[in-house]
Amino acid sequence: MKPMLEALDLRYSYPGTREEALRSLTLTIPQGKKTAICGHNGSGKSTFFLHAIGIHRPASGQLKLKGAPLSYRRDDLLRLRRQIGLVFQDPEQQLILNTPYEDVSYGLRNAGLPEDEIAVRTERMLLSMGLKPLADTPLHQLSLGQKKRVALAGVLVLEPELLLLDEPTAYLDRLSERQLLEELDLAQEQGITVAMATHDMNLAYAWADWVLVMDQGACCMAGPPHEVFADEEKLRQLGLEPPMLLELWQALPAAVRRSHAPPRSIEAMKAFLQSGYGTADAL
Ligand SMILES: Nc1ncnc2c1ncn2[C@@H]1O[C@H](COP(=O)(O)OP(=O)(O)OP(=O)(O)O)[C@@H](O)[C@H]1O
Repeated sequence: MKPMLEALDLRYSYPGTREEALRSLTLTIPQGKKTAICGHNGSGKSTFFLHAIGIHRPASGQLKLKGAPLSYRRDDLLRLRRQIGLVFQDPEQQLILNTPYEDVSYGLRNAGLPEDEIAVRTERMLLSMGLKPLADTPLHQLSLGQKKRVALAGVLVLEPELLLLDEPTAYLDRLSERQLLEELDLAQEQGITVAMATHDMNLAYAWADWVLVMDQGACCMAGPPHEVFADEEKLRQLGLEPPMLLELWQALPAAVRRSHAPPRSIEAMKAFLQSGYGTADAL
């Protein structure tokens, strides 16, 4: 696996605090994959993201993007923020203008693109995110799910190589969550590396190709979802619930589970159960 972003032994404390928010954090986000960064409140996920885009600088340790150490020179930081897009947990922190159209075009204008190209790319992005009918609606009239989509559109339109999302599904209903995950899958298919921070183990298990678990500012587990989530004891020690689908799977007799990979969606589980235990992905 080729690394997209690496954190090597990062240490960081917020000004005026004695506790370390990152304690020797070492992790890799692999290129081209969908990575879930799991961990309970305060484990350091957002702090890591703010390091990734150079808003915070580690007291010690290093970040590398595609093998090259991050540089904190002004022009390098501007380039970095074109390569890495961060979608904040709270869209209010991200949306600064009055309408989806204005907000999505803002970053392109900031990047100095010509007005005709800004118009074409903004229109295309609003259309692909289903936001065209809301293009000129004042942002304060949008629902939270719609605002989250605008925030994502404003980042995707800049065509980042790495997309970081902080709790993207928090407060979304099932339909909005599904739409958002489809948009992320599409972004990944187009070659964007996607990483999301989440406390939702069910989501991480169903969605991710690669899972990192953070605790107290360090990364304590890393691997494909079926491996990480199979270590129930460690997850419970960390105060995390194993995914429900995997728990259901473990409750089936071993003879039934033998030679089948655990299903990663409710549909796959249903199909497996209804087929007389034959259609889950064979190992
Ligand atoms: N602005 C800040 N000033 C001081 N301490 C902070 C600040 N932001 C975060 N922290 C502390 O840093 C640690 C890591 O917080 P962080 O927000 O990175 O965790 P998180 O895993 O993203 O949590 P959540 O899941 O709640 O978003 C916590 O102990 C938190 O209290």
